Order: sequence, then C-alpha cells, then structure tokens
Amino acid sequence: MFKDKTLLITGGTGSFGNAVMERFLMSEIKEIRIFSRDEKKQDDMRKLYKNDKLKFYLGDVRDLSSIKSAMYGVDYVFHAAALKQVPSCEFFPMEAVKTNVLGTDNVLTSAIESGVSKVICLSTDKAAYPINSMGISKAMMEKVFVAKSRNVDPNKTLICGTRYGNVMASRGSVIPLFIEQIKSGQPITITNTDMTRFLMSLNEAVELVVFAFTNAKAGDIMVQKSPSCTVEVLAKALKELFNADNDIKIIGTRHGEKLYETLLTKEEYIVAEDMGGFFRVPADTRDLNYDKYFVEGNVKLSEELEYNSHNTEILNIDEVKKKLMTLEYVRNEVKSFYGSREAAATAE
Ligand SMILES: O=c1ccn([C@@H]2O[C@H](COP(=O)(O)OP(=O)(O)O[C@H]3O[C@H](CO)[C@H](O)[C@H](O)[C@H]3O)[C@@H](O)[C@H]2O)c(=O)[nH]1
Repeated sequence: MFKDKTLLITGGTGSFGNAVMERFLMSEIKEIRIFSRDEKKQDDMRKLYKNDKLKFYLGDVRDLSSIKSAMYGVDYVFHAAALKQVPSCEFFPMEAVKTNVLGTDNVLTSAIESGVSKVICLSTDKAAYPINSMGISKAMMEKVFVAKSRNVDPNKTLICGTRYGNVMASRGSVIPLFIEQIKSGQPITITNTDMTRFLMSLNEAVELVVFAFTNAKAGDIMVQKSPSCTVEVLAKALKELFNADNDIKIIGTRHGEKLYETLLTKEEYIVAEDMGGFFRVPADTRDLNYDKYFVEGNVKLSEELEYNSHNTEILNIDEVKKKLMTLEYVRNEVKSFYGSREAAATAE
C-alpha cells in the first residue's frame, strides 16, 4: 500500500517518528517527509540516515501555512506532533490547546485541501476520562478529528485515530529514570506502589498505527489491548534485572496523575468492536437532529466495565522482566552495567 506513496509524519523527529521511518524506509515507499520544529534533531536524523527518500520540513503545526507547504503531493499523514508532558501542560494549558487541538485542526484542514487520502491522528490513554491539561487537550483533539471525519468524503480523505498507553522507556519516562537511579546507587523513587500503567513498546505503537491504517473506517479510534503492571512491580523487576539492592522511596503522586489509566471508557466499551488484539471504537455517525432517532436509555451502560490498566492483564515481576528484556535499550543497559561492574572488580 505504501508503494510509490508519500508519507508525512508530523512530530517526525520524535521516538515514534523515528520508529515509523525505520520501518518504512526500506520499503517501496517513494518519500517520507519529516515535519517538525527542531532543526537540530532534523539535522541529526539527516546525517544518520543519509537517504534520499527522507525529506525534512521545518515548521510548526500551530502555523497553518507551514503545514500547508509540507502537505503538497502527500498521500498519507501520521499525525504525531504533540505536547505530551503532563507536568508542563499543567502549567501551560493554553500551549497544549495550541499544539494539540488547534494544531490538529490545521493538519486536517491542510490534508483535506491537499487531497491526502488517509490521516491517522495519534492519541493517548490520558485522553479517556481526562483529568490533566495534556489529557484534556488530547481528548479535544479526538473530538476535532472525529467531527472533521464526518464532514469529508472518506473516499477522498479518510480521517481516523489511535489511542495508546505509555510507551515503555520513551524519553523522560519512568523506566530510564529507574535505571539511572539503580546505576547511580540512588533510592528508587516510587509515587504510589499501587499505581498501574499499560506497558506498550514503541514497535507495538507502530503496529497499532499500521493496523489502523489498514482497518480503520472514518472517525474510528483504534486501541491495542495491552497488559499493565504496578510501578512497584516495575521497580522490583528492574532491580532484579540489574541485581541491585537500591532502597525504595515513596514520593507520592505527582501533579495531574491518575491511579490507573483508561484505554476505553465505559461508553466506548459498549460500542467497541473486539478485533482480537485490538478494539475499534466507531464514530457516532448521527447528525445533529437527534429527534429523528429513537433513543432508549442504554441498559448496558450501567452494567459494562471500562477497559483500564487496573482490569487488563496485570503482569507479575517475572513477566515484566521478560517484557523489559524485549527492549534493545534495556538489554544494552543491563549488558553495559554488568560490563562496568566486572571492569571495576578487575581494577580492584
Ligand atoms: O519517579 C517516578 C516517576 C514516575 N513514577 C510512576 O511511573 C509511572 C509511569 O510514569 P511516567 O512518567 O513514565 O509516565 P506517565 O504515565 O506519568 O506519563 C508519561 O507518559 C506520557 C505519555 O504516555 C506523557 O509523556 C507524560 O508526560 C509522561 O509523564 C507512573 O505511575 C508514575 O507515577 C514513579 O513511580 N516514580
């Protein structure tokens, strides 16, 4: 499907952008456009990959004219540009609105105008029952793309989205932090031992987007089923992998944090289609004339559960260790840690 096609990735210099790009670069794709604000990261990528299929566009999704000029001749868009740090969005909520909500509207407007055939917008579990600015702005982003998908012919531009949980070991997240703490002999700082998070690798996030690309209809939100674990189990699993004896320090819940994350709200769970490893949440395609429809209270609404990180498959220490060791980053860290310990012992 990507043969001779041009793919634009907004936020393309981030971890997701890099992973998608690596996946498609060797295919028969014609061109991959990386759209982002950071010229340094673009330059690093340009030098690293040295590939004519890769093209770089400087710009900001907040600026319609910059995204418009990157959109000419594009077939598909993966829209990953976002402000995603919970704490910073808490302090600067309007910045989250500008990038996550208005920026998405700009991407969609220019994609529709340029006749792009598919746009996939990436969202997060923090958008389901949101409590922080980042989640609220991503929830609004979902509303924007679902609404927009209704007003455009899907045979011309199909707009859909994905929602996924924490990407394991992504920049600034808890796994690299715990590893640094272990390596430097510091106490491991746990917010709340019972807090759970979905565990998803970067490759799984890419898989989900590819699944959405192949299976989603206009306005759908696609979700991948994922296991989860408590932060305490995560810390213990890492301690065992590094054979470490660091103390554990409880630091308390941070700004805007939830005890567990939700991938499907109760309302979505009722209408979701179970597709094996994935859920499809279809858009509500009714129009504004609600009185045309016979609406009976939905009895299921009070019976069904939501799908969250407390009621999904919860992994134990051994299972988390296994999952962690599927990540190249963790394997390398463990290897170099043991290497440096041996070197230190030999030197003594
Ligand atoms: O010192 C710490 C830091 C985090 N945690 C816990 O570890 C879990 C994961 O924390 P992360 O910071 O890795 O992930 P968050 O769920 O808080 O969200 C993170 O991932 C999001 C995207 O999914 C956003 O990027 C967000 O800003 C970023 O903090 C949470 O339960 C958190 O409370 C600790 O126990 N100790």
